[in-house]
Amino acid sequence: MAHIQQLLIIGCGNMGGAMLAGWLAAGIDPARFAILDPGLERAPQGVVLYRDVAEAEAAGAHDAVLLGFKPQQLGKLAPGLRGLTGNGIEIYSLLAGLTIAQLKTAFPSADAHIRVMPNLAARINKSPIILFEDGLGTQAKSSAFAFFEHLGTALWLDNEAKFDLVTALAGSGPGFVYRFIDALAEAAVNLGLEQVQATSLALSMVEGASSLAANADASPGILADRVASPGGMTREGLNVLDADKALVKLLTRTLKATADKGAQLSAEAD
Ligand SMILES: NC(=O)C1=CN([C@@H]2O[C@H](COP(=O)(O)OP(=O)(O)OC[C@H]3O[C@@H](n4cnc5c(N)ncnc54)[C@H](O)[C@@H]3O)[C@@H](O)[C@H]2O)C=CC1
Ligand SMILES: O=C(O)[C@@H]1CCC=N1
Repeated sequence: MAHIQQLLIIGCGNMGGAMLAGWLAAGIDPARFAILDPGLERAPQGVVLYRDVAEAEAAGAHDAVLLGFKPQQLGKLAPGLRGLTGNGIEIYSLLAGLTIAQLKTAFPSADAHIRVMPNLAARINKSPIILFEDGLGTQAKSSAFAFFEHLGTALWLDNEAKFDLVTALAGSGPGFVYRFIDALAEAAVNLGLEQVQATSLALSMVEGASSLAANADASPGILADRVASPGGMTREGLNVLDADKALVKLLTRTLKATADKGAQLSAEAD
């Protein structure tokens, strides 16, 4: 039987909503989705919205669940969700930091437990989707991969110990890129450009540069050198970023602080 015939999204806020929008934009039948989220006023057309657990249990229509609430809520919510997460159900979790072992403790009867790490670009089908599973058979694994691949580029991680680090890079990453764009614009304003022009130039520059890099025959490091014409302007700027590995050190600290918080969220959930 095909897998993920109906996905029940429990907690459909910023991230769950972006994924749902991405699947619908990819042409997947809205009837394959249902939402359980007391905070949501309406669902996209054709998607069922349950107000409470009892309504979702009565429908009993799903074969997979996507957990899209906050990691800090797992302990409190899990016991009430047991009727939705039993035998025959695959549990997909967006909960940053929370491990497969913790998901298995919270939902012991489910068929399979899968960690999923997307980012908000799922909305435009351009997110990396990192997956780590326990309990899926070969066929279910390839169905799951195809289902998440609609949202961008999926990959199976082979070592769960790396999950917090890939979360920092690929899940939190857009936050860092947006801060970079903002800082670039602010720097240009400090040096004399007008705010609107600085923001618009910073945004269009990053959009073009990242599209070019994504399709280039050379690594970003080599591309940076191609921008820096010998004896020209760009090298002077790169020298500032490269001095004493300033940017690499800053980003190493950034990713470490982010990944460490994943471990903390996990420890606090026990
Ligand atoms: N925002 C992002 O870019 C990313 C978030 N995540 C993960 O996604 C999850 C959600 O994060 P956000 O979407 O940012 O938060 P959010 O606050 O936008 O969404 C959480 C949703 O859960 C709902 N909710 C609260 N209590 C509920 C309950 N009892 N039953 C059902 N739904 C309930 C809220 O109404 C809300 O719509 C987190 O676990 C986070 O780690 C993962 C990757 C990226
Ligand atoms: O900030 C967070 O915890 C979530 C996980 C990755 C992106 N947002």
